[in-house]
Amino acid sequence: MVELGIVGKPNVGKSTFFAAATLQTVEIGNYPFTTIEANRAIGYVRKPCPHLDLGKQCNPKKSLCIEGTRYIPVELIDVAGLVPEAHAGRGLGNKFLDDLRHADALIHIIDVSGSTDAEGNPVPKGSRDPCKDVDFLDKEIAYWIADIIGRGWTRIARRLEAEKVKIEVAIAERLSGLNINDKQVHAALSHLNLDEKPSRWKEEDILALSFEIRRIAKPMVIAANKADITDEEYLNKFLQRCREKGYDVIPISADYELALRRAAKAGFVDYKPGDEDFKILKEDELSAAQLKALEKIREFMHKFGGTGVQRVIEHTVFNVLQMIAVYPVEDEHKWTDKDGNVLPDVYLFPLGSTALDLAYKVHTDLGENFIRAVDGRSKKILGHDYELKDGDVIKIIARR
Ligand SMILES: Nc1nc2c(ncn2[C@@H]2O[C@H](COP(=O)(O)OP(=O)(O)OP(=O)(O)O)[C@@H](O)[C@H]2O)c(=O)[nH]1
Repeated sequence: MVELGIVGKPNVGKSTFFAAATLQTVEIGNYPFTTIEANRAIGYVRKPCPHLDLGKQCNPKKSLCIEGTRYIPVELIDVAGLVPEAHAGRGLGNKFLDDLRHADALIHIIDVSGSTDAEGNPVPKGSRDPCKDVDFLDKEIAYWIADIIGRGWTRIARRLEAEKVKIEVAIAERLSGLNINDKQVHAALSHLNLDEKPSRWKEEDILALSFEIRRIAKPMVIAANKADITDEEYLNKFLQRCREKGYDVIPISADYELALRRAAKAGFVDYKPGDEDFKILKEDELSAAQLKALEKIREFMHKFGGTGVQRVIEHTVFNVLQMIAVYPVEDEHKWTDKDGNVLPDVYLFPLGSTALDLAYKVHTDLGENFIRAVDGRSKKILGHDYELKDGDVIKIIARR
């Protein structure tokens, strides 16, 4: 499953975001669609369900379909314990490292209203420049990576040169605890112009490489939280500065999303995560203050096209990680499994994955004994190297 790390300094709204994104407003069969552990829970991303093309209702097993929209689970990890200078031993512990290792990407929650200082203590609104918080996380992780790569570097690099070991392989090995591979290190190296002899790299070279590795291996999206209490001009300036620095940034209100999901769960409003608006269902059971609060939320949603929480998750999965949704079936005509369930499964894959990758994901046996695949729409035969497309319905044929 795709795993997203929710990070940020204390008091910016991490827990609120996490609670909002993983609070389910609908029952989801027997699948544990809720909290897995204290800091891990399931959220989801949406796609139009292919059952619309088939004209027959689907029976999803580990995802959900509401009115033609498929909700595909992704795992969210609430990563706590980040404070400035954490890499120097003040905060980043094994727990953080473990969470970071699992994360395919990071959602960095920022208090854009500027009402929390560097350590997360409350300060008057607007007195903390939120841009500083963006840089701080980037630096913390890069310094952490640089520390791992740089330990005893010159001696190790000389040995690698003598033994003609590929540098990206050696660095990836050092970073295997963070689940960073040689392809990612290679990509980072290709963006920099470092001395061809790694033994001549200076501390700043290793740091530059570490920033690049973080950008590639642990991409980060900025969630500009508390946008609901932020002055518009201040917010726009922040968004612009982030974008100038090359960050993806989305304004959100985790508070509003949580309020709406709770109201939906209690049956007061008709709201599905990601909707740009909601409908009040039991107006006479709500107080004047509650109705006023809902109208404030609606105003925000009209301005920003929703609360932003679902958008930030989907942007991370679909645009940054470039994931596509693929539906394996056993019957390419009826799009069913062996029990007759229509489109029961859906998997997220990085763009560029192949039919063989799908086979292995369904079952190792299917991968090892792969013969060919069949496109459920065109019924065309596909080879092992067929590049999967978003929304593909695929049957895998394997030796028995
Ligand atoms: N106005 C506003 N307040 C928010 C929003 N999200 C969170 N808050 C408030 O910010 C405070 C901190 O929120 P938390 O979710 O506890 O923050 P956290 O980052 O998890 O904090 P730690 O648990 O200390 O790491 C709470 O008072 C929230 O109600 C938001 O979108 N808008």
